[in-house]
Amino acid sequence: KKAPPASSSTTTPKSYPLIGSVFSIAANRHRRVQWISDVLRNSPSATFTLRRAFGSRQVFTANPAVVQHILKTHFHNYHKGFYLHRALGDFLGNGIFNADGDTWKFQRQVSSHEFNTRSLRKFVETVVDTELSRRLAPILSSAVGSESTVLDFQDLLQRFAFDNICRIAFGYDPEYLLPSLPKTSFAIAFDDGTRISSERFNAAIPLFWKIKKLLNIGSEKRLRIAIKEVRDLATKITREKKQELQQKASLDLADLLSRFLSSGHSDEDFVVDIVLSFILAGRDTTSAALTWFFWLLSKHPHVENEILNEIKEKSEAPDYDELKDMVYTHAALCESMRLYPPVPVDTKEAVADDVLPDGTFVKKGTRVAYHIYAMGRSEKLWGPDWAEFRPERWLKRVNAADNEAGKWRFVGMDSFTFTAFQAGPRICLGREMAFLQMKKIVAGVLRRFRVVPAVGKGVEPVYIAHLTSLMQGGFPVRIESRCGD
Ligand code: HEM
Repeated sequence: KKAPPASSSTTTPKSYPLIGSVFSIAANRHRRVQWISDVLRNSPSATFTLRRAFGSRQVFTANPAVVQHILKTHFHNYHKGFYLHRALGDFLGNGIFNADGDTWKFQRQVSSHEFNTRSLRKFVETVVDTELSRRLAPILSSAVGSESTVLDFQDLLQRFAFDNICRIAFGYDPEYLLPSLPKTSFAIAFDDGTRISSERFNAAIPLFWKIKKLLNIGSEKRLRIAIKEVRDLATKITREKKQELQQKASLDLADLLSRFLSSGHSDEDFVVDIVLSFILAGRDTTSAALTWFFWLLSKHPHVENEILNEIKEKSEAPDYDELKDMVYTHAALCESMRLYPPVPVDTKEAVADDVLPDGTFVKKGTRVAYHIYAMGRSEKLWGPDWAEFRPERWLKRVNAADNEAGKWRFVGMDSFTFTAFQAGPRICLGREMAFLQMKKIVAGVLRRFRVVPAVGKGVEPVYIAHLTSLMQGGFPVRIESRCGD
């Protein structure tokens, strides 16, 4: 059978003098991620250069050799850079997400202690456990059996993650996941800050937002208000924490804010920058991953059953070690993030001229992005069944000679091919924490409840992305009890 002709939207976009591919960028602005992914699928080395207005260029890649080059072997040449700093700087300042060089290294070093085994154990067995048993489970319980109660599961997961990460970042509980589903102004302002900053970064013509900023109108006015709201609260908490630390005889470094304040950094703005970056990192990532995960489970009962079997082998409130041992669930989460990555695209900027392993020339100052979404959907990387949700591709049965014969063993994929958590020296710091939190939620929810999508038959949710991905319009579900199964 002849392959269908590639439509104009899947080939390298047309470019014109001065304005570059502005028309194609504008035409695909609502499906940016999917569009670039299609173009990459049709480019021979899985790398192509998008021409933006006024001579600006951006390289996209889904090629693991190129990813290894920018994230590891030539790490020194690929920074966060000017474009990202300009777009996110007003909101995030010099926090780890927006920092390079020594200030990045310092933040990475100090915060890495927050992710040691002792802290992670405490996090999952107390912070996550409490949020689950006292907040999420009661909300789900009260929706059981009611045909008329439709919950937005995405919203609940976002609220869960927001409470959790605020506790980790500055020991503060915003109480966002309450039965009344409050309109917490800090959370809403944080959302505005993230969304408008990311729109700046992806703008076809950045001049427009700069003019709006200058005139303090429209989205830029909203951004200014959101930033003030977020930073005012973070500064207030920082001051209180400072006082608390001064009064305490022994230091309990229970959160990142305490850690940084105790490391001798008392510059309020800088400490606030750090905390805000962490909230951004931990807020919408795990909730995005779980939203798509529960959607996929609803369509793949055999995977749900395998996970249930694994959960039933563990205690009712699985501890750190039991969670680590949930290999099938781990594989299913990886498989879900392969198809629906929480961060779909990640961009660096070249410090000096360079040539990528596939021969693409990169001029100093050019943005180079590895396309996580495209990589997860590449036939070259995952084989002809790439579109199937199949956790088993991450697993092997332990062979008969072993005393654990018949059990699953997780087989990881190299981090330049499965890039959901980035790779190299800046690989996600919260990776392990994220898996523990997600497995704890999966175990807690599935053991007691069935999450049933309340969408019409054949309706596929739409994947959209700001800095992190979202299910467009939320994830409406009904909740059924599993008791008696
Ligand atoms: C499923 C969940 C998660 C995914 C898929 C994920 C993915 C990523 C990705 C792609 C990056 C690179 C971003 C960039 O450099 O622009 C990153 C960085 C980072 N992540 Fe995560 N993340 C997750 C959860 C978390 C959590 C829960 C935390 C913290 C509690 C966290 C903390 C960080 C930090 C601090 C960085 C910056 C590391 C650095 O620049 O050195 N992440 N993550």
